[in-house]
Amino acid sequence: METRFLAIAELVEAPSAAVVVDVMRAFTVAAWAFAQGAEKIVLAKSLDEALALKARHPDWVALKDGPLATGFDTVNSPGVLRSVDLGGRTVVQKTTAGTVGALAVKEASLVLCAGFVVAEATARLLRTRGCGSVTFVVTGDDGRADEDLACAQYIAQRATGAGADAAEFLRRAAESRAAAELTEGVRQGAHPDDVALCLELDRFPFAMVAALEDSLMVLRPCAVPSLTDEASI
Ligand SMILES: O=C(O)[C@H](CS(=O)(=O)O)OP(=O)(O)O
Ligand SMILES: [Mg+2]
Repeated sequence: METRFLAIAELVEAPSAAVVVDVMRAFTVAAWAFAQGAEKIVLAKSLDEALALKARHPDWVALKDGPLATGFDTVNSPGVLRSVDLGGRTVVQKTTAGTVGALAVKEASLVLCAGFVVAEATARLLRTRGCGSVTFVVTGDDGRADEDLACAQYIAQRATGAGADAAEFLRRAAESRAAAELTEGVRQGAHPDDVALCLELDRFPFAMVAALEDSLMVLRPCAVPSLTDEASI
């Protein structure tokens, strides 16, 4: 498997397979939304689109990063989301980096959204799909966010069958600027447990696949074969 690591601005053509990584916090939040029962997540292009979708579908749950704002139901925080019952609900998510990254590769044949909480399931899905070439989109800080790069490199190593010791990758994420900003309260709409929740390796057994549905980019959880099943594929 050939792997490359690009910032959003470096994406010039649609990759065949893309893994969009946002550890802090968009795709940790997305995974928690599914764990709390959400059926799907619509990745909105803009705050206006998120609000328009919410107006059209009042039962949908709209969230954005930063502080809670008028018209939105909640914030981009795993610590907040983990105590919200989202059974059967549709979530609309708009964030600064993660959702933008996923929309930038919407034409790719396979789009996975990932963080450490779904790392192994994501790597396993890449392996079982037999992807020859995978583009990892490092969403944060114009591609320099070390929590996203570390997670992307870890998933890439797991996907290519190379044994990878997670500890060093998690240490880099724990020492990233995003982690410091969340801990110090620079980033708003945060819960004290957010950093710890973003660093929970393989908290969930599913991967997350995004695809266009009626012109909207929709993220859904995807069960992946267990290690035993994989051995017999
Ligand atoms: O909510 C987040 O952590 C960030 C927003 S910001 O960098 O704090 O402005 O958004 P994300 O797209 O989840 O990285
Ligand atoms: Mg981020």
